[in-house]
Amino acid sequence: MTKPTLTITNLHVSVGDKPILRGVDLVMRHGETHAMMGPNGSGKSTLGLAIMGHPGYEVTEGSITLDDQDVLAMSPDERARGGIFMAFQRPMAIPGVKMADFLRHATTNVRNPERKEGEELIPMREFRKELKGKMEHLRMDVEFARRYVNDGFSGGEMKRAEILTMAMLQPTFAILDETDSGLDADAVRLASESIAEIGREKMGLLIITHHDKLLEHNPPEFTHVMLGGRIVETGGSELADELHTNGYDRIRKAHPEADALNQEMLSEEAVEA
Ligand SMILES: Nc1ncnc2c1ncn2[C@@H]1O[C@H](COP(=O)(O)OP(=O)(O)OP(=O)(O)O)[C@@H](O)[C@H]1O
Repeated sequence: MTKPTLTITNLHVSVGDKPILRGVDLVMRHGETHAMMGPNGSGKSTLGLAIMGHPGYEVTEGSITLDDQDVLAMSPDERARGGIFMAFQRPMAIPGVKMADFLRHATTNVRNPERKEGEELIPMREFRKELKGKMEHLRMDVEFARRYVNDGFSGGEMKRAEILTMAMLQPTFAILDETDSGLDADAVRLASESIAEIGREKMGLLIITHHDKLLEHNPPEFTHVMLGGRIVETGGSELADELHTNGYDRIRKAHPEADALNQEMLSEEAVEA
């Protein structure tokens, strides 16, 4: 059987009338880990948000498919139920909704994509057993599931909540946007270990990161470098190592046009701010 494949072809994305992505091509297969790197403002988060169908990010050209399904024709909810998951840098808080209740709903919806609101959820006993097992595996205190979703969570706790969500939902493809998550080194290491424990080979993983620690337990088979809204280079884990050691000077010099576009987007950002 062929592995589920997420295929992005010539993707152009704008916010308002500002073009950000300018022709991104990327093929990810289930079981692969891809690192997306690149200097600030190059378009990494925009790619994740466009894959998830964020309404502010308009696809003006190109396609995204999950096997033979047209992802761009799906609502964000359908994309999530179809097995695409994104962990955000700053996830939304839902005061009054406990983690366990949120996870029971989300897990039911992913396992039964046809389910309508109000229809039965996964039986409580079965769900509790599974949640407890996953939390023990991730060495998390069960009390955590009684807290309100992201309400007053520290940066590290938000990350833990997202990793637990990922462990429960078992998405086909997961996008982790870690770009400026402000986690300390210990929290990043814990997140890295937890992703490895969930089993990255059971998903297709796209890790957007500036941290080498996050890739420590999850060495990428593919490293992509984004500059000026395009992927300008792709290599293996040695490319991630090179960029962590030497930064982006070599890439900028090798791709002066993309570098100029990147600078332009950043200076527009400064004017808007
Ligand atoms: N909602 C938005 N409104 C206006 N401009 C946006 C919006 N989202 C992204 N941009 C612009 O698009 C460009 C790319 O941003 P994006 O966040 O995708 O980059 P990034 O590579 O993830 O950067 P970083 O590493 O700094 O997180 C930037 O110039 C940014 O200002």
